[in-house]
Amino acid sequence: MLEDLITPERPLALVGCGRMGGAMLAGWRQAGLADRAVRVVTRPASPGAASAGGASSAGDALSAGGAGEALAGVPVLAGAAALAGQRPSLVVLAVKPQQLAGLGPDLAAALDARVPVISVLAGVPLAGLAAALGDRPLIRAMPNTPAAIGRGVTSMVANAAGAPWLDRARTLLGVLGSVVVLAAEEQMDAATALAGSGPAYVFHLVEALAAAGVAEGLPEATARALARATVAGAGALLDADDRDAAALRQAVTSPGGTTQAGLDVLMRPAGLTTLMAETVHAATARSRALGRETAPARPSAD
Ligand SMILES: NC(=O)C1=CN([C@@H]2O[C@H](COP(=O)(O)OP(=O)(O)OC[C@H]3O[C@@H](n4cnc5c(N)ncnc54)[C@H](O)[C@@H]3O)[C@@H](O)[C@H]2O)C=CC1
Ligand SMILES: O=C(O)[C@@H]1CCC=N1
Repeated sequence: MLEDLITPERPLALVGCGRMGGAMLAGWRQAGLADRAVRVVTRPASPGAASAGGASSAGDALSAGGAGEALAGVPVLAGAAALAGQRPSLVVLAVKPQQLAGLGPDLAAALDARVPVISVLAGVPLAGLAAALGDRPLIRAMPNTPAAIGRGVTSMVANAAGAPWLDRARTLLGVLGSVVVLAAEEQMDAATALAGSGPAYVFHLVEALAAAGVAEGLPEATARALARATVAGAGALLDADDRDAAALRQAVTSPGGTTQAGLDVLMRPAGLTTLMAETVHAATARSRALGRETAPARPSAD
């Protein structure tokens, strides 16, 4: 139960509330998490800006990419240092990978070493998180944006100190959809490429379907509406029907019919399977590169 894990006295701290953090917060709130059991941590107030003082209320303190006014009422702290004294039960870190180095020292100093941090940063390994945040229970997680409606999927893996927290992380992240515990951290880059980025591939499929419909003579608005409803409906059917994707595809495909003619193109040797393999390969490689690019500098030999 979420209420056993997070209370107003031992709140959930969400550090970074942009597109992914905002989606997660929306999912938790939809599941009944009380606003007062959350602290959203935004960037530190810039010099000269009105002092944020203690916890204020959300609004345009949240990034333009976040859920903005929809989250009004959630206590907001400006800067990770403001978490000192807030006694979070756990922290979810959802800033950009490149922003970790800047906030790491403030966050580490503000938190008791026993407080676990769940990071959703693409590419940043557990070792990099430990270097930035100190030795503590750490969980590296990769959610996706359907979390906003409780329909996401999150992969996760923990360091040794974080392993006892995996069940509680499953409770927290399970509210946002399904959860997969990976057998090894090495799998996280591929999980990121497939499922973290995956919604974007599907949304692009909608764009491509609509454009193809326009090319075949449909008015743009009609093509967009048809493409959107088709992908949403196919996703809902996939969810509601136990058959696997291949069986559902075959159920659409009449021998000698229109679908077969289309699939003959899509499934040709250099078709979608090849393109998707290249797509996920590129995203996996980028996840690995992000890990290298954001690694703390090694001390020089001299
Ligand atoms: N967007 C997505 O679909 C997914 C993103 N992720 C990961 O989530 C993380 C965030 O990505 P997005 O939400 O897309 O980026 P974003 O740019 O929308 O959100 C980042 C947020 O962090 C805030 N921030 C920056 N510095 C801060 C600081 N020092 N203290 C507190 N807040 C600070 C920014 O103001 C912004 O609101 C990334 O590490 C990304 O790899 C993971 C899965 C999916
Ligand atoms: O594009 C990105 O790097 C992030 C990670 C997965 C989805 N969005």
